[in-house]
Amino acid sequence: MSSTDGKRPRVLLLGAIEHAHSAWASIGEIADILTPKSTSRAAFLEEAASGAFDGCVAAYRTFDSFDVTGKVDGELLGALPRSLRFICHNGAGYDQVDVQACMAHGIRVSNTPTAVDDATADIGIFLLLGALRNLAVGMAALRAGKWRGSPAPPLGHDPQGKVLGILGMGGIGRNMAKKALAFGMKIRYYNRTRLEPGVEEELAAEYVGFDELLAESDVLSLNLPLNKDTRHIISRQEFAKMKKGVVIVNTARGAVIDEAALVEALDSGLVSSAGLDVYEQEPNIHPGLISNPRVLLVPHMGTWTVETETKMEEWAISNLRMAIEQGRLRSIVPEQQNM
Ligand SMILES: O=C(O)C(=O)CO
Repeated sequence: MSSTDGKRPRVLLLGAIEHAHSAWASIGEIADILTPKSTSRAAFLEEAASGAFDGCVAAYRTFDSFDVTGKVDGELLGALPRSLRFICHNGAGYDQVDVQACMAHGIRVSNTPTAVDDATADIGIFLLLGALRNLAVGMAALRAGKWRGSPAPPLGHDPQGKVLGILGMGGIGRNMAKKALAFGMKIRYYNRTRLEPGVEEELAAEYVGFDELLAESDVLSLNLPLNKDTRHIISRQEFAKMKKGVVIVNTARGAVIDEAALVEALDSGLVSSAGLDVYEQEPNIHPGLISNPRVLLVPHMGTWTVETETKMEEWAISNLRMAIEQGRLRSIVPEQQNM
């Protein structure tokens, strides 16, 4: 999408490039890069309305740019220039971007699928094992100078032979299944669409109904995107259908679980332990999770590795490059497949 008036195309950088510096430098060779001065949403809206970003055809955005711009919604899009045609999000989950509002403005959105799969599933397995083994209890006691603590943490459980229920069988869910198989777990899953028979066979994954998944899982792993249909997909009535002593693992988005309901289920002993990487109101965490030693907490570090963060940036930049040069995206979000 090179400019027709002979000027170089303009792109907007929302957030920072931390790793893929040479890929980003190559964008500088084909486009002028604009960066906002604002540090709050109100200031950003004003800056955009003043025409500071006029002519931009595409924006690259990071998860952390939310701290400045807030959600990419109708209000924000209304302030951005009408020339904007593409938003290239760095991340697999794109719940910070209102895709419907983007469609109403004729803007196409991309994310970074597959780049995150290994690292996110790795942290999922870490949380699964850590929660099964009550590691958070022992680790906190040790740091407090009390060795294993008194009383010692309850004995944990082995993953071998346990049922891992995977809710959401996209790239991360499938990766998690593959890794959990190596620990001898039995894989059940629920997903809007069933996997191809060959893939099911390869993962030894049994497709079950949603309620069956809740009722039969020893460990329930949340691996689905957050959207209006999945917000609080696990709440009080779903916890009530689970096995007593179930372990919950969430590396997806905090709000797929009703956090207050999770705290109640932990307090009542219905949920024996949980391993969490994501929270409803990041960076604020429900006090009932912080104070519960049976919850293994990680501060949204699912993709926090040099290799994966680099891969994600490179992927998002490749979308931006394609948007500038070809007027299309490498990985448009599923809702816009036909746009
Ligand atoms: O890719 C994502 O959506 C993430 O949350 C990265 O941790």
